[in-house]
Amino acid sequence: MGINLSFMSCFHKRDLKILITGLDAAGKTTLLYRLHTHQLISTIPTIGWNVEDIEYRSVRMQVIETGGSEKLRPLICHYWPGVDAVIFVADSIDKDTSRISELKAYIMHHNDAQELWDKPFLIIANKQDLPNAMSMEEMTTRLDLNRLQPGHKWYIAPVSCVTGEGLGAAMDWLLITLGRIKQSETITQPINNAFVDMNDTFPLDVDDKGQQKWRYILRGWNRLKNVFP
Ligand SMILES: Nc1nc2c(ncn2[C@@H]2O[C@H](COP(=O)(O)OP(=O)(O)OP(=O)(O)O)[C@@H](O)[C@H]2O)c(=O)[nH]1
Ligand SMILES: [Mg+2]
Repeated sequence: MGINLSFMSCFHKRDLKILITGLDAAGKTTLLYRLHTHQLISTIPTIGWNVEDIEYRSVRMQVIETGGSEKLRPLICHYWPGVDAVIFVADSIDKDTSRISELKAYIMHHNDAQELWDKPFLIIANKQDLPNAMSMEEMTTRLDLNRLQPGHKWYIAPVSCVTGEGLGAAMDWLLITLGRIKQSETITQPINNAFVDMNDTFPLDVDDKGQQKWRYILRGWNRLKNVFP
């Protein structure tokens, strides 16, 4: 019986599958690799997707991040099956009306998807380190977030993926909402410094070709692992 119970708990504690998406240049890849490496990396526009295994507060997640270019966005529905939650990365300084409309339509497209009807939506209001970043109130109104279906629990979090500030609180909301951690744990066990510390970052203009090359090799390896688990 004991063996059976622990066998069942393997299923209960299965890894989460999280989808990170949004428009181009919002900071999705920066977010994925900050969660994965706890560091700021230099990025190039994503062609296709990136996938990494991430552990946060002892919860293991497979995190898939998709390129946000206009050409790639129609493919997003292929990533929906089996997803436990969606993280939208929004650029808080991109105030252009047509870009806001594009993002709103993109979020509403997910809102209407059968596969996602009861999944939590975390909206990361990214680039809050920059002056003139929109407030949560302005973004909520302009993105019409109050129109999301009642099935979706949602939260908009002020974050800087450059400094890591706000990221811990945003991830805590997601894991509490998914029932993987308790609110009390977030108080008694403070988050890893990597999510709030500015010292583990390097300047954005550093173009470390060597590091980039290794990242591609690792990325290729991770994709292979995904195809042949
Ligand atoms: N100031 C600031 N810049 C950021 C932040 N997050 C990302 N960036 C920068 O925004 C740019 C785009 O970041 P990416 O992570 O490549 O964006 P993406 O959403 O993956 O873009 P695509 O792959 O084209 O869909 C890069 O220059 C990042 O360094 C942030 O919190 N603050
Ligand atoms: Mg990217």
